[in-house]
Amino acid sequence: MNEAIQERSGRADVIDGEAVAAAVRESVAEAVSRLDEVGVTPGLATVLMSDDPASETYVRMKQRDCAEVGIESRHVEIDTDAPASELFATIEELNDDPAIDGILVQRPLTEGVDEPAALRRVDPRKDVDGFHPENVGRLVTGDPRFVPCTPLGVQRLLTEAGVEIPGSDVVVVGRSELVGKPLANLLLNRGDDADATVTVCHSKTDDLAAHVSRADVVVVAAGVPGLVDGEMLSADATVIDVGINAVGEGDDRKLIGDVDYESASEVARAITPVPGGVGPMTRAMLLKNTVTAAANQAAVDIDLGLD
Ligand SMILES: Nc1nc2c(c(=O)[nH]1)N[C@@H](CN(C=O)c1ccc(C(=O)N[C@@H](CCC(=O)O)C(=O)O)cc1)CN2
Repeated sequence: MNEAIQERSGRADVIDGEAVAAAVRESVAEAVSRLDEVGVTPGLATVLMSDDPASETYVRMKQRDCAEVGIESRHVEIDTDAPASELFATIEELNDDPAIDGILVQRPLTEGVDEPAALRRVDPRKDVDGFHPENVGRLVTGDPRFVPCTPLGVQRLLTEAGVEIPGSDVVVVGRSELVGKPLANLLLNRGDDADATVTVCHSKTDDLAAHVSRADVVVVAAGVPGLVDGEMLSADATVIDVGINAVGEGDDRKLIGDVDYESASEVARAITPVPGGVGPMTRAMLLKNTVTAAANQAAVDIDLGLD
């Protein structure tokens, strides 16, 4: 059995994001060793200007991942009361710092800070999140440099789950800059793990079920718990749930996705769980982008084995 697939849930195979992410981290660690042999140590800076507990958790997890694979990480925290100019100055310092290959500004930023303005200040060669307009443009025009980490993770999960992406009918539910739009472009582009026919649906789409029921692949990234359920899916569908919604309080608090897992797993061919699906892949792809950034900046011409 493919190691990306856990036990079945209902009818569906469960796509194990933790297992695939662990395999990505292993190949990143090997790439870091190869860079070490030529005197290059990749460095990632995380910048947090928010007191959102989930964002604090994600940044901590990213630092832990870096330590595991041998990437140097530096964390900069900016007071939520500070002026935006302090954030912008920090980004510019990191742009100029030769020890830093990748810069990640954790989203969302605290209310009132102009997020697009902050993301535009990141040097596009250090933009391991792929959010700078230059990198967005490169993805859209079929010449990607850094692709946002969640779409990259979704693409890898589909491949590991045995989905033949070329020729697939993919429905993406959600049109965010973070996931929906870059994922649609990534799968639409020409290439081995692309060449899909992509429909992007959103909150104003008429008859969402009609679109979803025709899809071979359904990716839900809408931030609406349970938006897609089993009744909407075809029996051959592969379902990727990008949603991470915290529900309940205290001991009852848990994370659920945008897909109604119970009913969807009775119908679909394969499905990702929440937690343990796309989230770990987002972090793993950040490591991969950071190592690529380090190799690019050091102009190292060796095979990193990262495809
Ligand atoms: N600058 C960025 N900001 C944000 C991004 C991003 O890619 N770049 N994505 C999301 C949040 N995110 C990364 O930062 C992220 C979300 C979830 C996980 C994750 O590992 N989730 C686990 C559960 C973790 C938990 O217990 O809370 C899982 O799903 O299994 C990692 C990263 C928004 N902001």
